[in-house]
Amino acid sequence: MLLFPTILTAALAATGMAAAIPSRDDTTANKGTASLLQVRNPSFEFRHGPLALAKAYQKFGAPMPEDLRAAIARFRQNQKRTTGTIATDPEKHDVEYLTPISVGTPSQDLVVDFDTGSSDLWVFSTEMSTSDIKGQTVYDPNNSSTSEKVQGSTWKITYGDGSSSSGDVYLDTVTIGNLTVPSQAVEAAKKVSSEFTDDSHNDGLLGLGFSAINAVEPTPQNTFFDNIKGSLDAPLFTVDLKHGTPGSFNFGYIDPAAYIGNISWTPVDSSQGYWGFTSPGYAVGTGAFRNHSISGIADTGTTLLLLPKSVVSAYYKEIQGAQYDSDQGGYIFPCSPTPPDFVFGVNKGIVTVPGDMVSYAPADSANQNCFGGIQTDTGIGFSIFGDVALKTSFVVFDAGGLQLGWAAK
Ligand SMILES: CNCc1ccc(Oc2cccnc2)o1
Repeated sequence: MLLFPTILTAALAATGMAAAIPSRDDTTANKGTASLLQVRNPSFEFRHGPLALAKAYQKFGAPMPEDLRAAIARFRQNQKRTTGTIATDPEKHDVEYLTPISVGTPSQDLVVDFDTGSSDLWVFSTEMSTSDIKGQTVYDPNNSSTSEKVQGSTWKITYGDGSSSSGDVYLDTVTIGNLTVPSQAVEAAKKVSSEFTDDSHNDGLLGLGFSAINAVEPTPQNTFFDNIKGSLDAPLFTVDLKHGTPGSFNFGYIDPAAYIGNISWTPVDSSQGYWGFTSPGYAVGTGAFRNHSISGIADTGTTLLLLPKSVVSAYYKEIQGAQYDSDQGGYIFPCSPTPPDFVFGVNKGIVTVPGDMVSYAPADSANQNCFGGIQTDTGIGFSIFGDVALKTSFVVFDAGGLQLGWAAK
């Protein structure tokens, strides 16, 4: 009676139950019969209903009904998962990192600032006054057969450094590496502040913050990451910025070759639309760790590491000759000797900003004093773990687990 148990097994398997065919010696009924003991199969992973049904049809070579075949095709299509990677290049002094994107059909290639501290993809465009353009590549929606104006929509943004931009909105295809969002909101600039005009290699920003703070009115738009994340192997991206050399943004996977040791995970507070987290404290050089909650955001679009005044003054107190220079609006210190490392906690782990990365840039022509890469977060309302902090680490921005992972590299 091989067929009987097999069919029943297949049917039960489809429901997540497995039938145990008892061995000869534990049948309870009379000779020649068998009682099937049903046990739940602990290793049975839930399978999509149509898939399980299709399995039974396939098992017996029965032709699959059209509706079932179509359901399987749709399911498999959605199962398609992908990953992506793109190189990102530092500008002088690592002031920002520029990353190539392609917009429109035929593709228009621009380089933009991937900014985890904001959530708008905006680009220099043909809608700007030429006096606001100094060397940037501009997006021309009229030169893209796939652009569609989002009628009535506009945007305006002011960033933490006081720079600003505004304009209107198109939907168009956007490709980063091998990842394409066919209908991505591309915010075309009509006006930009002088900081952007003077930032001649930067053609715009690509926000990697949470879409809740997208600035498009009346209908906020999704970020590129929010649009692509459902197609990724995992809903995450990783940031691997480096000092003075190309790094990378990876989408959908964690590259084990990109970091050393363990990843320290910490929960993200996305309530303000940022990748917010709280560091448990800090240390200066080889000094003792000081418990001191520091709440801030991981922000690739901010150059420096901006921390509470008490922490910053405790750090610079350890550097002979360090002082706050009101002319420059920040702490400066003798470029030599190398200042002490700055260490901050991430959950039970630590991140070390090497002393030679704390010296951000010469503060005077004689290169005697250096402008600090660590400055205060006064007036912002939270700390900003910008490029000075991020470039020391391999950082995972995990939207699935709503957590940040920091690892040494
Ligand atoms: C350098 N100023 C122009 C500029 C480049 C990137 C941004 O945008 C910012 C600034 C501060 C924080 N996050 C994003 O402004």
